[in-house]
Amino acid sequence: MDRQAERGRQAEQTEQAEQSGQDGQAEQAGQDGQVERKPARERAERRTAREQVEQRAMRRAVELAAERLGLTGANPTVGCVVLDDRLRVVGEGSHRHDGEPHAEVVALAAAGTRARGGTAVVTLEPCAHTGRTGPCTEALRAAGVARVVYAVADPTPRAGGGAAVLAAAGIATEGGLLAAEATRANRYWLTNATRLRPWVTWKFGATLDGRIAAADGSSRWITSAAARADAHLLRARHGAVLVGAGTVRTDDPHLGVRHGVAGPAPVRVVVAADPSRLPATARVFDGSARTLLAVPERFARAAAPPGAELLPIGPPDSPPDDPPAGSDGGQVDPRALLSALLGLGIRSVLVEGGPRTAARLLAADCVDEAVGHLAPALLGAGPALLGDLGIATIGGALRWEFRAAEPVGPDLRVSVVPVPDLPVPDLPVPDLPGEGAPGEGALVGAGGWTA
Ligand SMILES: NC(=O)C1=CN([C@@H]2O[C@H](COP(=O)(O)OP(=O)(O)OC[C@H]3O[C@@H](n4cnc5c(N)ncnc54)[C@H](OP(=O)(O)O)[C@@H]3O)[C@@H](O)[C@H]2O)C=CC1
Ligand SMILES: Nc1c(N[C@@H]2O[C@H](COP(=O)(O)O)[C@@H](O)[C@H]2O)[nH]c(=O)[nH]c1=O
Repeated sequence: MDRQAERGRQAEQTEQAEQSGQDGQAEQAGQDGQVERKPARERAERRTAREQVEQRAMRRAVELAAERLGLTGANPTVGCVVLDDRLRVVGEGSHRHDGEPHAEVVALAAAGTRARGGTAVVTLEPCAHTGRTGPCTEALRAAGVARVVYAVADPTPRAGGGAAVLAAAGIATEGGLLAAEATRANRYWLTNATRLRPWVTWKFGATLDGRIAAADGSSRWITSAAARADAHLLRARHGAVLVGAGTVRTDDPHLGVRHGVAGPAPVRVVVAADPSRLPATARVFDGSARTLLAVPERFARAAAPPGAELLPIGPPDSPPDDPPAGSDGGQVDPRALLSALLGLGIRSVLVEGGPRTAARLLAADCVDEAVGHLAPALLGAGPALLGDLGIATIGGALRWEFRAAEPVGPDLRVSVVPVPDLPVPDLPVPDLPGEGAPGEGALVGAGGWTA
């Protein structure tokens, strides 16, 4: 579906709905000979002013959601701003963690009675189900909200369909405002729901000539303290930090959150083709955080080093005790690994190398974003930041898109995403305005998802 055309259609329908309400009044008054129809220009100006306020409110709601990325447990990151009937901001809030009130409920509580007749602007279609908390559609109705503007349709069968429920309750409902921004703010949960795996960020620190260590293996430090603090912030916002056995052997990393960054310690995941080649004294096995040692299925009965749990990974969709011959080949299948991690409640993974581990994940199309800290340093020799992807000719290059590039201390932080990026959930298909009932102009969302 053409998103822009669809949005135009929704705006047109909203206008029709407004017109039918206002003009109805004007015509009634006109019969008494007192009021004339409002000029079209005035209506258009009011609509534009309202759109601008709603867009500003949605930007704020996206900001509120993004602040909680990686911190909401099993739940999505959602932000909400409530406007009163004169479009003034009277409440805002975000969802903090699963089990706690949803963003709409937080923002409505802040707004109190000022929400009556107002607009709720929210980054995700309000839920219509009772989980650990009640349905947001009911909270919005009870607060007397007249209009709901949301960014992204909820793709989950359990909680989706809220827009239709709101519309049935006579609340004008519109979806799709700043959908790309809201999708990004909620990227972990949307990836979990639609790709059935954790969101994966690959992070590296490299010299300008793309080396991640010197020829003698030394690599502390390529990047500045500012860039390393940024890397620790990334760690604190991911459920797990993943490295290959080679990095454990060469660098003996700790993989905890330090550098003055506050936040939960991520699970440490080490991928190894043969666990016996890892030193039991490695710092990742120090017990300071949960450590999973992901190994091929045939090592399922091997002894894990103290401080680590073995995570045997079979080939995808095959019984663990009966892998098809040759399919595990001493390798850990990246998709099966990610699916196992999601099964353990890990919703996002920060891959911190090294080059061979990153290459395997990339080759399996399992990386959603790369964040590189590039130091203005040159080595001329030493391992390259990425291992072999099996690409022999320039036409085969993986061509991604820069999302951002900004200085971090003396270094440059680049963020790159595959093309296409995580798709924005499709705009809901609105019902045509009905007849007679209040709220008949409501735009109803069924909530779809395009790949
Ligand atoms: N500057 C930076 O940002 C970083 C730099 N580095 C540097 O990288 C270098 C290490 O590179 P490299 O050895 O490639 O490191 P890796 O961490 O990629 O280790 C590769 C090893 O990990 C295991 N492994 C990875 N994926 C799989 C899989 N899917 N299935 C089975 N086993 C898997 C294998 O272990 P096995 O050995 O058991 O076969 C493989 O040999 C070091 O010099 C280090 O300093 C590393 C990380 C970040
Ligand atoms: N050398 C290098 C990085 N190396 C990465 O950091 C890991 C060390 O983590 P820790 O032991 O917790 O400090 C190391 O194994 C590798 O994954 N990172 C960077 O941001 N910049 C750098 O210059």
